[in-house]
Amino acid sequence: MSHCWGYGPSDGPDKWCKHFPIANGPRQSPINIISGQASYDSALEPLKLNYDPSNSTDILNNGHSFQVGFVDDTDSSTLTGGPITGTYRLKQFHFHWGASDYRGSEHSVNGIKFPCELHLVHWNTKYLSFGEAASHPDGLAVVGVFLKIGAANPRLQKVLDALEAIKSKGKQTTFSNFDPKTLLPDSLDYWTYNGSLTIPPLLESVTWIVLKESVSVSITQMGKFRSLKFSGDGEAHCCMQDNYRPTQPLKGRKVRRSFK
Ligand SMILES: NS(=O)(=O)c1ccc(C(=O)N2CCN(Cc3ccccc3)C2)cc1
Ligand SMILES: [Zn+2]
Repeated sequence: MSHCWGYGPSDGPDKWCKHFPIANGPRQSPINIISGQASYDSALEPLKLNYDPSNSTDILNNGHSFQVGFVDDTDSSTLTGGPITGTYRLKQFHFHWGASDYRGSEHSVNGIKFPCELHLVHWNTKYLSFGEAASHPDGLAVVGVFLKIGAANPRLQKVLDALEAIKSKGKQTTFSNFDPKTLLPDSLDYWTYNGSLTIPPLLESVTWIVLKESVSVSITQMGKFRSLKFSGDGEAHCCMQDNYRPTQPLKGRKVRRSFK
């Protein structure tokens, strides 16, 4: 799993433009969401998330986060409604988090960062695969969920317990029968805007759907995220933390909200 990019001083987000010039493009993510400037759009539909737990396959430390993968060869785990048209299939979910509880999310709200952010990645079935969809402006849809320090979240525990087996880069283990819908808050109210992948190749193909309501995570549970390594076995230990991209310029984009 080789990457020419990372989150360190020599290969971090401010260096990504060297290999990925789109880093300075017109629709980059994440952004700071200024709630007072997000306009209510009554045409925005409710989100419809229909996931089949039997589609979850594995959990992988990919060297920049960890992700839970899903079988995406049928329409059994999909996102429809919301700001998107058509059907998008769930490919994976992953997180971004900080070294401290005061940073770690990719999006921020009125300048406020959260300690962690969950991303559920979906691709548009009008294209043949994630890879093809990722190169089209309407190819991907990512649902973002903020995690806020509070009571321990029992719904995170199965994911966090699995991290013991994937501490270092490249480690992977089976992860079956998991419904990511259990990770979502009660309200599916959202902000939405046109953006990009927040990791290289930073493709500008993502419809972002950021939920207004957060879910809880305890300080102890945050410690589990930070127990992962960016590094592989036999490499100098490098704790996996601060794996978030700073917010990017809006460049005239509008942020809409689904709620009054
Ligand atoms: N933080 S985020 O939500 O923006 C996000 C992060 C990672 C991914 C993801 O699954 N990949 C990013 C690129 N990668 C490799 C790839 C594959 C095909 C084409 C192009 C590139 C896969 C999607 C969304
Ligand atoms: Zn992400």
